Amino acid sequence: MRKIVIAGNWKMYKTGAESLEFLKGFTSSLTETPEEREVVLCVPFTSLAVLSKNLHGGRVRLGAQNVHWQESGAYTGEISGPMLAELGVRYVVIGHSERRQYFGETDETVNLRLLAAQKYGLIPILCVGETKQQRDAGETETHIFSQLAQDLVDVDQEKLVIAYEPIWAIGTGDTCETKEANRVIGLIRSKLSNPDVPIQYGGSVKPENIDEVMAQPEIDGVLVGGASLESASFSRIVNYN
Ligand SMILES: O=C(CO)COP(=O)(O)O
Repeated sequence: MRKIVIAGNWKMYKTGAESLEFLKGFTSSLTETPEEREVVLCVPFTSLAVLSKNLHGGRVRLGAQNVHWQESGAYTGEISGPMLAELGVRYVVIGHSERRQYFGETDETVNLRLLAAQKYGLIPILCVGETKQQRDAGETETHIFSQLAQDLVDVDQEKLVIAYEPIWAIGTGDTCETKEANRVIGLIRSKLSNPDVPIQYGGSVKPENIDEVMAQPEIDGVLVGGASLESASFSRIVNYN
């Protein structure tokens, strides 16, 4: 049985105080959430520190949005696996398209970060996906297969989540057709040595489309940006039908 992982990616939103405010509203809604659904909040580093002290062993798992491959060192602005593990962080988003686009993340550094995450007991959420230009040129599959081949070298597929995030569907309101997302995710699965790796869909997921997304047989969860910032909308998403 593949695990269901519903994760919010807060990106660079919310101060510590705002994160606590969110948590107040959100935790009460989790009482209805089926046990087998893993609920993760991937938040800014400062909010990790605040939330880790306030979860009190509840349902919410913490996730970071980046991790460096060294244990420590002169890497200004980076964060290491042991620093995250100390806060009880369980997941880490790696290779998000915004990191690849704005911060020079390459498949080589994505691979190093995946290996480091696993070394320190964190479960990586590896993001892959194509641009609009690649999709229009019929290069969706070759691009994603190339990302997977490079990113997953020596990675343990027993401790991994993958998120398929078509870049053109991120923050645009332009959701990928659910059947098409299901098809691409099936193709991703065909390239894995472990068919039980949970594969999420990400890109303009919201309360209005979550039921349809999760009804697709290949889709094992979602990685949610904008709609995870409000406790009411993220609650509706984790409690999908
Ligand atoms: O990038 C995303 C999650 O990582 C998706 O963002 P949106 O849900 O805001 O489109």
